[in-house]
Amino acid sequence: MKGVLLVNLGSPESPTAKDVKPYLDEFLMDKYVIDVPFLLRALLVRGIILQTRPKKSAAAYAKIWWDEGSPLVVISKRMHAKVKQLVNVPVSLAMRYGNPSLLSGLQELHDQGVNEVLLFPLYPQHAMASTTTILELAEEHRKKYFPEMNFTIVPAFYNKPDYLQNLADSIKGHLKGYDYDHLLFSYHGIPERHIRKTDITKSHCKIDGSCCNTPSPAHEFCYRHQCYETTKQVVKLLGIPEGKYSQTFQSRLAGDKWLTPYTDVEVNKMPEKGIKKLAVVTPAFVSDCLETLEEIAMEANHEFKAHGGEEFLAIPCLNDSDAWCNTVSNWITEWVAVEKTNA
Ligand SMILES: C=CC1=C(C)c2cc3[nH]c(cc4nc(cc5[nH]c(cc1n2)c(C)c5CCC(=O)O)C(CCC(=O)O)=C4C)c(C)c3C=C
Ligand SMILES: [Fe+2]
Ligand SMILES: [Fe+2]
Repeated sequence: MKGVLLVNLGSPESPTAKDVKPYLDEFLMDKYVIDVPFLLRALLVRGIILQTRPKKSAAAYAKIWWDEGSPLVVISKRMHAKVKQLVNVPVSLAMRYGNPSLLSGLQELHDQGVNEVLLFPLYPQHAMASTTTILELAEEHRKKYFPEMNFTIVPAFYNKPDYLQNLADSIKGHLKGYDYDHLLFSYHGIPERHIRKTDITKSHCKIDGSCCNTPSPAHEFCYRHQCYETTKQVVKLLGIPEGKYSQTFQSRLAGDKWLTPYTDVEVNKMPEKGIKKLAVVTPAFVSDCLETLEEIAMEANHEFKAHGGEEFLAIPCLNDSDAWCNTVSNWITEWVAVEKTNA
């Protein structure tokens, strides 16, 4: 029997340092997120980062927290509830970190007799820190607890026409009546090293001006290429002229060189370039979360205005919009049909 596991990133249990600390420990001790040898990672994370960050992060989470809980988890649950109504196979929801856990999601499907699982990471672009870690942990659980299960993976959907159309339609709707000077596409950043590690050709990704535009098998797993492609296709659908949009990367941690240009640096420079009315969209996330609601809608908004900007619009993620839930349900239904044909 077939079933689906939708997987998102996850959040702490509450916006307190006490709950943020174990969440960040699980997140940052993941070898696909901070990809250095265990002892160095433990020293970095437990010896340095966790000494101060939980308090700072908890304060940021407190600013965006809803009565029902973390926006990311609440939105994922709403989306899950809608998708469940639209398809005729069991659908469970899990988080890579925190709850509901990946193990509980697989267990829920197993308890309903599911042995053919469509694993659906809710990330448009592939990255080892987001997608690979889900697939590896799911496989670990499968081997240990559910050896009779088979997985089919939903690949990164950064260039799928219906996803792009949903994104373009959503942006268009939010921009209606907002006579913006510039539209910024801000993606979650990753260390440049992650791009080199996921280059299956081991030679293509130079992280320069041209590699991401030159066709290569590396692009199947190149986060940077996939971000550029999402931007390019959405801009095409919306007919936005060159110069009226740009792309940046946000949310870096100190230490490594992360993908550039950095969102905060670029946003702060915009007012002096004549950009007074800014709109920002965050297509690395399908659900609003700390990174969109606090870092962009609050922090970037504040900094933009402090540097002379006048109006700032943070465009919401696709969240549990009917259009996006329909797209997800259609992909699931297509998979169920293909499986039936092959059976
Ligand atoms: C080395 C550190 C990090 C990498 C690499 C990274 C990649 C990455 N993250 C997301 C999605 C999300 N990240 C979120 C929060 C968040 N990310 C990091 C660090 C890395 N992310 C930290 C430390 C945090 C926690 C908050 C903080 O202390 O600043 C979130 C929000 C979660 C929420 O509860 O709202 C998301 C979503 C992707 C897609 C990605 C790789 C592309
Ligand atoms: Fe992150
Ligand atoms: Fe590239």
